[in-house]
Amino acid sequence: MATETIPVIDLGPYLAGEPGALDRTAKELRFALTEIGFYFIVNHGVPREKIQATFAEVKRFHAQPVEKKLDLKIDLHSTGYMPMRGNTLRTSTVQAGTKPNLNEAFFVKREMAADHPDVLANRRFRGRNRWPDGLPGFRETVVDYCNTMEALVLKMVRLYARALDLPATYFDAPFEDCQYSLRMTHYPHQDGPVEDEFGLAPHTDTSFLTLLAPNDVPGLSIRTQSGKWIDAPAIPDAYVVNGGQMLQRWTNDVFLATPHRAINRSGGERYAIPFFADSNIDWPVAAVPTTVGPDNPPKYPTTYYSDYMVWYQKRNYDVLNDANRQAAE
Ligand SMILES: O=C(O)CCC(=O)C(=O)O
Ligand SMILES: [Fe+2]
Repeated sequence: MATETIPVIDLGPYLAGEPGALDRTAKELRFALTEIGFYFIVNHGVPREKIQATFAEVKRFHAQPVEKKLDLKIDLHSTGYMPMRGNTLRTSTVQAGTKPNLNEAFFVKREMAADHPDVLANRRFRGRNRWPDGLPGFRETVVDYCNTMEALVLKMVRLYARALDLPATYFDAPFEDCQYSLRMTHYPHQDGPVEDEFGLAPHTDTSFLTLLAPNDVPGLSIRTQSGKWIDAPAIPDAYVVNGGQMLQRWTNDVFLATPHRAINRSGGERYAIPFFADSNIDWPVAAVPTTVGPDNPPKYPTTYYSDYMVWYQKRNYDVLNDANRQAAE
């Protein structure tokens, strides 16, 4: 039977370049991603102050009046502000017909120069971030956090390569100018018995990997392979990491995309800052060679990030659908 415990992986030795650590750590990673689809990382090298500073800015952002936040309403690039109850997870294979999610979130992607060809072409998911005015320091802190996360992802993909019995540098090229999104979420406290109203309804992520910063306020639960929901324990300074639908496509379902959900019953506010990382927007995502064979044909057609996200968002983002409708009118 698969494990019911989220493993803790110590990245210290690998990040320090200790001999043998890459393969040793990759083995632990393979266990985590085949057995439960979630793991913690400790000694990841991200300074606690950077995480705290980012949480503080997210809190400051959401403390603004809603009209101010709506000035930055989420656009077709999926950057900007998504108001409370702005989405329902209709693609969820986990739970059907849930109420809209009780959270509000602000999304940014990689900072793009005004004269970047993708920006000039108004290429979807390659737009410029919109930033709040009147919050000095917000942008610098958030951009710095994204840069730190990206650097960590680039180190971690070598572990993914080895965990799949591939050369360590296998994912280096696909993750050049990788596509990412930082979601800065506010969950108000929820009282009472919750039937089908969640802070964030059961879902799997779309990402290759998601890095969820250590959170002082609990609220995340995951569904193990046995179908049981377990609360993610709070481990000081540990990131929670999981795989999503793109990881399943890359690995022909060898690695899991585990359902999870969030409910804030803490009595106070809860914030979360998941960083969703994917390969380069142009990379054809197909099962890596070690996950296919004569008895193991690819389960998915080659997938492109943009096509996939367009489909996904049409299904899930009510606000965006309003924007779509308006654009179409
Ligand atoms: O709030 C959390 O802890 C989890 C957030 C999450 O799963 C998501 O944003 O996809
Ligand atoms: Fe998630």
